[in-house]
Amino acid sequence: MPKPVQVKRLNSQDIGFIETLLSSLSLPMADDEAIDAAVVKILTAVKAKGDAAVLEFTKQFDRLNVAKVSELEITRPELERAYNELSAVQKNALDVAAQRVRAYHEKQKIEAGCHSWEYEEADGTRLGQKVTPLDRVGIYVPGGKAAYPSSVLMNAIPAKVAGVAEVIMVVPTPDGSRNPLVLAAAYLAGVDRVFTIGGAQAVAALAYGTETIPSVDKIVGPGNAYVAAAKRRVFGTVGIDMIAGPSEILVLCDGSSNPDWVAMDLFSQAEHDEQAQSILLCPDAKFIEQVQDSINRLLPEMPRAKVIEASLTNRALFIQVQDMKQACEIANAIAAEHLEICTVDPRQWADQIRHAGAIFMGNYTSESLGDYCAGPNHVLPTARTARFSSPLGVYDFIKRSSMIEVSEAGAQTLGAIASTLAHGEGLQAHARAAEMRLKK
Ligand SMILES: NC(=O)c1ccc[n+]([C@@H]2O[C@H](COP(=O)([O-])OP(=O)(O)OC[C@H]3O[C@@H](n4cnc5c(N)ncnc54)[C@H](O)[C@@H]3O)[C@@H](O)[C@H]2O)c1
Ligand SMILES: N[C@H](CO)Cc1c[nH]c[nH+]1
Ligand SMILES: [Zn+2]
Repeated sequence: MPKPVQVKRLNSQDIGFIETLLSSLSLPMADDEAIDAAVVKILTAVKAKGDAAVLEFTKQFDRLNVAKVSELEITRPELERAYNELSAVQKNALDVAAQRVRAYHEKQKIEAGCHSWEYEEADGTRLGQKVTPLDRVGIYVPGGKAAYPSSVLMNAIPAKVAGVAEVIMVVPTPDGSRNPLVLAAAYLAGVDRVFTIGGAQAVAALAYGTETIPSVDKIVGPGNAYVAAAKRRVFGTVGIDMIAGPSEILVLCDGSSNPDWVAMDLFSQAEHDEQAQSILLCPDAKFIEQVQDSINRLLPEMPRAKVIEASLTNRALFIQVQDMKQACEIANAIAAEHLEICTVDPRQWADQIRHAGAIFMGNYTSESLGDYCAGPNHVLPTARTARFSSPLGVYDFIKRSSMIEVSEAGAQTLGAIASTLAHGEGLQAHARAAEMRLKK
């Protein structure tokens, strides 16, 4: 029986409220430093020793002891078998989720500027942008504390919609236990190769390559604090999508929702990780009290009560605000991964939100629908990075090249300008290259 949880309370009227809030949003510095130090050791070892280090860390952290990395690869026929062996209900759920995620990302490909374009000037000079998919990407699918077939779909489908030729998936399988839905999802999403490795060692293997695991051009996908720290460290050697760490939910309520629904939505992210963060912003003190009561009534029913209890005790916040307008301002400062607006007329408040990974509007839009099957991507920026980054999308799997074709007439006008500016910079070869093409 879990003990009652008392969620930490803040009031926007408290002296030093913003400072207290911001410090409650970040993980303790000491934790970050210890994790980063451990990750540096792992990255260095994998870079130097390749497969041997991957085997050693997989044994140490996932209790999976094999002689060769090739034994950690799951072949396409094995993935297909897992898909075929699913129950009809599971197969249908996975199929429908995959279709919806694909449809959303196909739409994104059209709407989000993921295509090449070109225009021609009056003198015949042509300028444009060529869009090319990445050749090979690595997708990290978390697997330490829970299995995430939905994350397989969310990572692999946009990559394939973008046209990535080769998708290499890594997923830890603690104690060697393989989740059939994860394998089936990899089959359905068209993943090319799967290795059962995780943590910083998987990120290192994808970034540097080993004897068995090919290096990739970019690594995407969420993970725990070790995975996030490793991605930050290998950025530059490979591209990364974002830092998507422990899950977060921010619920904005005007007091008109069902407190049990709100409590369960807070649990839904808390159950991911002891470091996940759930926050409620509400102007109604009575409603906050009701949610607190719902939490303690519902918690004992939850199979993952221990993780939820730790997450709520360590990281959850109930913030009483003056009014909904102030709630929106505070929500912008928090820049949460998931923002639920559980109010009457949620769109009036959504209009005031600038920073959030995903915005869920109305009492029927539980965040968990977005996690599985609404269609938009569930890999979202965490730890306030929604101030400057976006959900994982098709645009993460393409890159752009500028296209320039100057006509003979265009070379006369541009040549004169370039020559003047190049002389101004003291770069004579640049100037001469432009001048040589000028008609005498
Ligand atoms: N943002 C998103 O889209 C999204 C989606 C799903 C899950 N998540 C988050 O992903 C995370 C998944 O975490 P997880 O732990 O279940 O799986 P994970 O796969 O991210 O991490 C497991 C790995 O962590 C490494 N590890 C664990 N303890 C270690 C230690 N002491 N030293 C070095 N390495 C260690 C191990 O190598 C292990 O294989 C959760 O925080 C969850 O909230 C985020
Ligand atoms: N909420 C997670 C993203 O933070 C995604 C997920 C997958 N499965 C369940 N939830
Ligand atoms: Zn979730």
